[in-house]
Amino acid sequence: MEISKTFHIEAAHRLPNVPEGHKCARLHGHSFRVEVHVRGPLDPQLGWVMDFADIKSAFAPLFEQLDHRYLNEVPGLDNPTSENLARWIWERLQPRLPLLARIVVQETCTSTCSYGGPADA
Ligand SMILES: Nc1nc2c(c(=O)[nH]1)N=C([C@H](O)[C@H](O)COP(=O)(O)OP(=O)(O)OP(=O)(O)O)CN2
Ligand SMILES: [Zn+2]
Repeated sequence: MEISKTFHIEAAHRLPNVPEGHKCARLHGHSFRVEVHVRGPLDPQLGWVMDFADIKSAFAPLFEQLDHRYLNEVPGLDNPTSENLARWIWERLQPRLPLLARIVVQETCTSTCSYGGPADA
């Protein structure tokens, strides 16, 4: 069974490698929506895959590094596209959350990246 927890991150970025004149080369901000998906067996006694609060605790150090930040200054995020942000989150979260199944980064209402780990690269 799969569950997910959603986080809202306010952050600024610019994309340094886009072609000249691309609007995303300019500094701008987003209200990022990040979904952390966890997949595993249902515990018959507790009636859950894992406590939503434990997903929140695992994500908290990453939230602190991302929220209200200029993402380009975060180590490992010099080109903070949705794709790179999803992978950055996965690499740091998976060791603490072995049941991690997917990271979804929604940059705008209409633009989303969904990443299921290295096999999904
Ligand atoms: N594959 C990707 N393409 C783009 C990314 C990205 O991370 N991955 N990022 C951007 C920019 O950050 C931009 O801020 C968001 O792009 P876009 O969806 O084009 O934004 P709009 O709000 O202008 O979208 P509309 O739906 O056209 O209004 C660009 N591309
Ligand atoms: Zn952007």
